Amino acid sequence: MTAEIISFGEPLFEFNQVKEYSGEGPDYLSGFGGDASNFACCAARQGASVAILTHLGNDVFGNKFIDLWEKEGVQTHLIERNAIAPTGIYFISHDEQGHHFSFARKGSAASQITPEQLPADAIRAAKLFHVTAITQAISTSSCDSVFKGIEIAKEGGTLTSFDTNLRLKLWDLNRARGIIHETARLVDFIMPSVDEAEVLTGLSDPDKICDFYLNLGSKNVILKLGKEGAMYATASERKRVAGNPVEAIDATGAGDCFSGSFFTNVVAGKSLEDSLKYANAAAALTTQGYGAVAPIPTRDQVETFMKARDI
Ligand SMILES: O=C(O)C(=O)C[C@H](O)[C@H](O)COP(=O)(O)O
Repeated sequence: MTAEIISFGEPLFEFNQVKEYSGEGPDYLSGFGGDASNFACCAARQGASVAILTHLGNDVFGNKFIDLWEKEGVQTHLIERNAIAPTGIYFISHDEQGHHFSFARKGSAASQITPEQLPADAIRAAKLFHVTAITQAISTSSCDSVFKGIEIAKEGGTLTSFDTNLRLKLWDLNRARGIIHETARLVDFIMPSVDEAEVLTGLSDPDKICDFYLNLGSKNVILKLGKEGAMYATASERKRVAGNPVEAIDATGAGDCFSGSFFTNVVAGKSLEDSLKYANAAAALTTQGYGAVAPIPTRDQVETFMKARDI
């Protein structure tokens, strides 16, 4: 089995608060999260050939993820089960400021992966190896595995993409900044949001942020500008693409939906600009329901939305 895209990281079984705590329940809706899994599910719904690379606990949540990925068409041959360590879980709460995450993932199966366990042949055979800063934050061996995976990918001519997903509940800012900057030197694509980039670089002007990462060594910078849309920058060109205003119900997973749909299109040979327009539309649509995975649109839904808005 071969996959064109490999998404490396930790799935998290999700409990999403859907009403105020009353003590009388039900307050939470169960679902699926974790950036690497969200990315893979999104890519599969857009038609990509994609595998998830992770370790799961030998528990009910791990089983549920296998069922999910099989249903979604995400390849599962790169998964290992850990007999002792559990699958991670997280809780989402909502308030006027947006959505907030509480994690229960310390010592999880995925956090115990080591560089020696990486499937080097599969990484070399893929077209794109996707990693995120959350995978670097969850443990030092997982962080080492991200760097090793990037090295293997580069040797094999596999493109590398890096979502800077900044979670300061998982690591402190100095360590995050050092490791994310170091990763930026190595990758073909870096994908921060403007808010994360501001915290990481101290810069707020989108063009200056793009210059910063290009100067570090990233070949392509894909900068998410929230409601303003997104932009891309390479050494020779840059362009902004407008956002698609919608009334959001839950923005959880919108960033992962953006990256999964963007890279599906890039791997299929679409231009950066067209890939960005598509990703913006998919990300807007995924905010229309609760949870990180359930509301991810299919390719047909994205294309219908784009046609209706003349995108
Ligand atoms: O992956 C993790 O560790 C998480 O934090 C869980 C979340 O499912 C996603 O990361 C959602 O991320 P956004 O797309 O930025 O809303």
